[in-house]
Amino acid sequence: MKKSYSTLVNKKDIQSIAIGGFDGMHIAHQKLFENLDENGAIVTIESGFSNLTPKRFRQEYTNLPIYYYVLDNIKYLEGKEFIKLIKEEFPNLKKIVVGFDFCFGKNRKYCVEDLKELFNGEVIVIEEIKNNDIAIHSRYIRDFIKNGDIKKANEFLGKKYKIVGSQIKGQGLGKSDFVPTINLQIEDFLLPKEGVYITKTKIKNDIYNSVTFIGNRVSTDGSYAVETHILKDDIQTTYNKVEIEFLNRIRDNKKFDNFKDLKEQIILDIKEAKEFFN
Ligand SMILES: Cc1cc2nc3c(=O)[nH]c(=O)nc-3n(C[C@H](O)[C@H](O)[C@H](O)COP(=O)(O)O)c2cc1C
Ligand SMILES: Nc1ncnc2c1ncn2[C@@H]1O[C@H](COP(=O)(O)OP(=O)(O)O)[C@@H](O)[C@H]1O
Repeated sequence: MKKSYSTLVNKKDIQSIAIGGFDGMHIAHQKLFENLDENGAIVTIESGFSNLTPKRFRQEYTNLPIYYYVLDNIKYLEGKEFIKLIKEEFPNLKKIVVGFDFCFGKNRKYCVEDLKELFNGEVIVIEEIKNNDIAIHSRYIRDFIKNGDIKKANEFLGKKYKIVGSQIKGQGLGKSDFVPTINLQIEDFLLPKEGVYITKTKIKNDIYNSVTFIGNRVSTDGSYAVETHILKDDIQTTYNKVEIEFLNRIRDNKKFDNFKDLKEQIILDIKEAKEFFN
């Protein structure tokens, strides 16, 4: 992960900013960033609900410094007060880039026209960016992920959807009765719909092809699990940080009456994943 270097850049050097929530750092967000110059920065207004790219992962998706502001602290500001704050923070600001639907301040009553009026610099307003006639917004991407439509989510994100977690102890059944898996504890990230996915798993600097199961282990202990099986290597050690990148969905979660049938299905899932990678 790239270091968050917003603290290393002097705010006095910033001449252009893009403002928004930026959960997802998706295609439309990136289009906004393209309108910033080399002294540009991203101003993120944190609502506390970002679960596509939680705050600590956001810097991975841009070379520009990111500055975070808490929505609760600024949402009561009148338009003039908001601009005053921005000007105080970035005294040499010349340009603000926002999307067509950007609104701010008390009751979100100030929008792009007010911004143009209140800010004595350039305001660039980006028209709605779409993918095949569907607008690109974080909320739609969340819906795709919740419905297991990983391909659509990735298309709108402009990258593979990724979750990051740490390894936890499983039931101890995988290795003996099925296939070995890395069980994961995931915090902050939105989890895709229950089911089996073709994934890539990154551990330290190695990236492995994998299949990942998400859901209640209805055929064994019934508990909720996120577990990934590396297709090639039998990974033995415990890792603090494991990244799962989602590529495609294989099937729904299913209850099997016996371990033999579940194992047969897992072997089929692995075969399908291997074919995908070949
Ligand atoms: C590719 C794959 C597919 C799976 N599919 C299902 C499933 O459809 N239903 C289910 O109850 N458990 C499923 N599981 C989870 C297994 O029940 C789980 O791996 C097993 O209980 C071992 O758990 P452990 O790693 O905690 O020991 C799947 C696991 C893998 C790796
Ligand atoms: N599809 C889009 N087209 C143009 N601008 C957008 C689009 N989506 C978001 N923006 C702009 O990007 C910034 C961040 O918006 P945000 O509300 O965080 O995105 P989203 O709508 O995806 O949740 C705002 O200035 C917003 O107006």
